[in-house]
Amino acid sequence: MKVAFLGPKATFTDLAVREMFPSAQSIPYMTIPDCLDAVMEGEVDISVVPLENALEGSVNITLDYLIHEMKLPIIGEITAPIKQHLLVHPQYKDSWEQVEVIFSHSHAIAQCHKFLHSQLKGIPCESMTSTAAAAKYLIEHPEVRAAAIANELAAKEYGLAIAKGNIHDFDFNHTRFIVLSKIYKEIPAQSLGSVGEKTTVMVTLPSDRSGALHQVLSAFAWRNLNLSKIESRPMKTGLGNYFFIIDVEMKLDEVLIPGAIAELEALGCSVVILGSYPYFNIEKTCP
Ligand SMILES: O=C(O)C(=O)C[C@]1(C(=O)O)C=C[C@@H](O)C=C1
Repeated sequence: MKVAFLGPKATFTDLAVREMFPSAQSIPYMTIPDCLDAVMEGEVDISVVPLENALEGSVNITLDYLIHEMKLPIIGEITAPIKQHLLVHPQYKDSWEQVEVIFSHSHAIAQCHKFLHSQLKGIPCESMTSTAAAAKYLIEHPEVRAAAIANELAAKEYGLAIAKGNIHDFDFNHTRFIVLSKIYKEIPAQSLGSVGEKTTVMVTLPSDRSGALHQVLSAFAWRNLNLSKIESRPMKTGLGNYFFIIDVEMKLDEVLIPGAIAELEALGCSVVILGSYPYFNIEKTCP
């Protein structure tokens, strides 16, 4: 089985894949859209991409690609703890406070704002395609006096020193990753026990109808369907046009969820099921 992940080696997505698919052949791709193309085009069987971080919110590029560019079913979700460290080339370990630039993934930079503001105030931060891409850049460019925000595995993989550990601003820093596949309907054998099941739907409201969102929510509420997430994203058709992504804490059944969907359609909403899948938690991701 081939699994695409946001690379290079030692990103947080790589760590999630190692936990979830320990015996798969994992293949790094440079960007999230590249990971999604790889599974669409059949280069890989499965793709794992980040969807949401507890401190920074949704990874919009993942959501937008799933909605606007390609229709790929979600077959699973994995939540992993995220520990960010400040890495430097070993030659700068004792002088890390003099770095001139900090590289990382934009989400990782955002997760460490308080640290950066208090300890490295005024030092520019530059966004890279992933945390591990930033770490790799450092070892390949020892002449640049730079730091990377990345994980412990990236420090080991690229031979960097950890100048400051655990620099994320809040202890509870977790990211949810989704598993996408055209060929598997369920997650192929893996060692983790699932925590629960959920169904994700995308709902577009009829335009200009008062109380539409209230009616959508009541279709779930009176059926006692628990919603664990509701988020709006622009439809990209005009200012003020949004759709909603809703997570229902239940596997797709034959009665309740189809009943709610039929009710929404009767209200003039359009509804697409993005997936009904198990979710998993990993407690520890760094060796
Ligand atoms: O850059 C990485 O290491 C990733 O796996 C991406 C990513 C993200 O997109 O949110 C994943 C987890 C962390 O929240 C930071 C970055």
